[in-house]
Amino acid sequence: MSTRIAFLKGHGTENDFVIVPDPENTVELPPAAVAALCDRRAGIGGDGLLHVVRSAAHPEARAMAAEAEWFMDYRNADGSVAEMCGNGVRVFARYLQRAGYVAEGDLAVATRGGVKTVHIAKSGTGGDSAEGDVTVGMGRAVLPEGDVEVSVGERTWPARNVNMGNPHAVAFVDDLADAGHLYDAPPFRPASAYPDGVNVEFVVDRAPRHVAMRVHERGSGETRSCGTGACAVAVATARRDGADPAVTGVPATYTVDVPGGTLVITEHPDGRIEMTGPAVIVAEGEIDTAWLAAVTR
Ligand SMILES: N[C@@H](CCC[C@H](N)C(=O)O)C(=O)O
Repeated sequence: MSTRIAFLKGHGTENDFVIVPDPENTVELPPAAVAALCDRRAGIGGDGLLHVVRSAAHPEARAMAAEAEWFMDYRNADGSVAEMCGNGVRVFARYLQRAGYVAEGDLAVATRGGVKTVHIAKSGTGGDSAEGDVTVGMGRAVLPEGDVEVSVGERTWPARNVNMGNPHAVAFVDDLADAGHLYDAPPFRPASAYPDGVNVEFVVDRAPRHVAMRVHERGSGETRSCGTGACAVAVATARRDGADPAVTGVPATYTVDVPGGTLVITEHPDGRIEMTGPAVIVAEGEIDTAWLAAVTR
């Protein structure tokens, strides 16, 4: 007999996600099921999947339950897990708001990258797909020492290694088109810099404190936005510009254009990084479990 699992679809600057609400963690989502759901032709389609679970009900989040009621069990489109997703956590918060679990204002969300603070701005229009921005406290960036290079085809660029809970390589290029089609994950060197793979950002300047980027995401391919990637880009650009808030004592705010929109990133003198951008729910429906069982068999 076929039963149904509720899902929603949402995006943040066109980084799009299948959302599976499962407060008590009863839905089995092996990697093949996630990949089938994220498939853009044979499934629902998404850059990743947001499994919405109460922290107390998930073994990876139980220790965070006192701080954050909800756990973002984030999966990439290929079914792999990731520590953190900056666009995803905004969309996750928007779902909680729409479902009536939280109101506008502040909440905490548990992720594999630790507890993140989220602020849902008052919506301009209200309603189910609540417009308005969501701000996330993304934690602090770690910048491992050592030279890194990334390549696309015959071209190679030096890159900055930035860890936002998940790994990033940020390369400044002359033109975003230089990165070509980005069908495949850009090779990087040395292998030891990213033992678990990497998200690669290509960046150009637009104006002072205003950049544009493209990204190839680990586990998802080229996407139209990456929130952790935009933070990594803002930090790498600030260091390149000699604007380290820890040194200057002044917050550094960067506008980061991505193919799917714009994110605003502020790094504070104590290292805290805040990211603000939209989060939209666009649809909801039901997954046929007979189909899911068949495609994951
Ligand atoms: N799109 C996300 C990042 C998702 C995880 C990433 N692909 C990884 O494997 O680290 C974002 O908005 O941050």
